[in-house]
Amino acid sequence: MKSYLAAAVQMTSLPDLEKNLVEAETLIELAVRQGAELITLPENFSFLGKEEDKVAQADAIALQSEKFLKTMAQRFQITLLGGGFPVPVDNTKVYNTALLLDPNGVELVRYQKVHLFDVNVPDGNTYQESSTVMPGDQLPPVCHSETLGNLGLSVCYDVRFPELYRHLAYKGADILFVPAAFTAYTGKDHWQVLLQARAIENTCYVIAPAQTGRHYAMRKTHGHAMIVDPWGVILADAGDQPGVAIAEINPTRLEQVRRQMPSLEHRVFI
Ligand SMILES: O=C(O)CNC(=O)[C@H](CS)NC(=O)CCC(=O)C(=O)O
Repeated sequence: MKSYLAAAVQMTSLPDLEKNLVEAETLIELAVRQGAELITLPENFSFLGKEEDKVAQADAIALQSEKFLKTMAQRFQITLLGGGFPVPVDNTKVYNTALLLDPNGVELVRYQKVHLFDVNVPDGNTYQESSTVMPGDQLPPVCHSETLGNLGLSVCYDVRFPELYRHLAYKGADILFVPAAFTAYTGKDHWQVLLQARAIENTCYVIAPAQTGRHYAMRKTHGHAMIVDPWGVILADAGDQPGVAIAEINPTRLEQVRRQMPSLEHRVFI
């Protein structure tokens, strides 16, 4: 593993596939120009709209999203995470899928979101992700990269389930991805705390690309795409506007923190 720059992209995705891919390309290019070699896109980067519209367009969204990710990875010679997009299972359900590609555009790993957001948020919004999404039934993968370290996948609401990240740490993860579309209401109190907790308890970097702002009707997300170091320090925070949070991933810092706080070695249960 070497030292390198990673980017967490922050977008305001809309119910418009073409527009979102144009915005994502602009932000990827911005991150590349700043030297990022690992670039991560948030959950719903290619489409954020009503559940029924997402399912109706799922074939096109899945096809275009994969093609886009492959093209971007190759063109810019980057490792690229597509943080979550629908991949059809049948006519009524999709998997909320995260996909990691290498700089040749070759698929490294994929993950189907396991924990679905079926929650009545006290701001009046009701989320019933399971009405259109089939939960994955596999634990998320860790991708072992010689140069970038061991990369562990997850998606959004997963961040509330620490056992998933302990599994990733057990499998050797150095870096945890948490691509998200966190609600504005829950995000203001929970987002940063949860990311810092996952970083500290697993002594891992956390890279969390995010959605921000108003997407349609009542849907507002929290923003604050960020990169957290293994001590829990926030290295970069994209605020509440579209943009990129960029920070150095440094193996020496990772070793130092794991020496100073060897809690992973003191695990008793898992
Ligand atoms: O808002 C939208 O339409 C897009 N959001 C999503 O697609 C997903 C599934 S509904 N959001 C989350 O998982 C939010 C979790 C969260 O916010 C929390 O755990 O508090």
